[in-house]
Amino acid sequence: PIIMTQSQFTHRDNLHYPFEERGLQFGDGIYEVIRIYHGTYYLLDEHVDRLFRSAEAIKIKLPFNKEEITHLLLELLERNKMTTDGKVYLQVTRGSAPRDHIFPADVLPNIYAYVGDQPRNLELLQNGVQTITQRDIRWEYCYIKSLNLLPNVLAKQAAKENNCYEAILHKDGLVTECSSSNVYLVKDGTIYTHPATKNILHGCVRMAVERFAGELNIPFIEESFEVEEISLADELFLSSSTSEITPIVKVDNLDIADGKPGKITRQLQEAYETDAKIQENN
Ligand SMILES: Cc1ncc(COP(=O)(O)O)c(CN[C@@H]2CONC2=O)c1O
Repeated sequence: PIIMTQSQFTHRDNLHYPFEERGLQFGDGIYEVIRIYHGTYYLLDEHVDRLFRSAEAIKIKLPFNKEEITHLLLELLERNKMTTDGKVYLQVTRGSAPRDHIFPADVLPNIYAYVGDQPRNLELLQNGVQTITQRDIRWEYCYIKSLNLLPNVLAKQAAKENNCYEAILHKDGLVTECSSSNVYLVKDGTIYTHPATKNILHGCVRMAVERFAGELNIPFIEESFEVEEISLADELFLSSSTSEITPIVKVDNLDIADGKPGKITRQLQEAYETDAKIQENN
């Protein structure tokens, strides 16, 4: 924590930094969480592409092009001598300026990125997780990976307080996604998930799941399902860069099918490990 000493309060011109930062004061920024396996990024291009889509959506002009940010991210791994499993948190805000809702003139965005360890959670991947359902109270533009995550935070905290891993969100009775992952229902050999509209984040792993389903000749239907249909599911699973493809075995304390991860979920997990070049034996 940064403590403002008495003197800093008295000298007004010191007040701007570091507190008057648009990400901190308005959530006026975007972010990406990029997975690393054995020191190598997974789905890096997809994350960089989305970063630019998010920036364009909130009118932040990024001070780099895709090649430049990709090079910087690769340099970040080298400088950290990253050889294990981890993740990079990358954040861009509209910058530091005296607090005012309108965009500050002539201010460059602030860019933050750091590497963190992120060992695979093999127990959860193997046995699945429990979830709750929660109303989706987020804004309309959930396809933007913005820093406005308070509704996501509150939903995930509610899950935690119910000894659950995630909260499955629903809007007007239709399941959208989870607080920090996409969600899928399997019925009669077909995968259903909310269409990539403004109402959900277009997950990078979600795109990979669609690709794997195609390769496995498993129908992948971008069609919303109702909360009530969850109890009739053969399988349920979620996906994100940190959760990979995680089976959901309980929702609101009710077992999904026999309460064990399903066959199609397992097939997708294997496809993910192959695609991400994950070798568990070393
Ligand atoms: C709301 C939401 N939906 C879906 C996803 C899945 O997107 P990816 O497949 O691109 O990861 C995320 C990722 N949330 C990141 C991943 O881990 N922590 C986060 O905040 C998310 O926050």
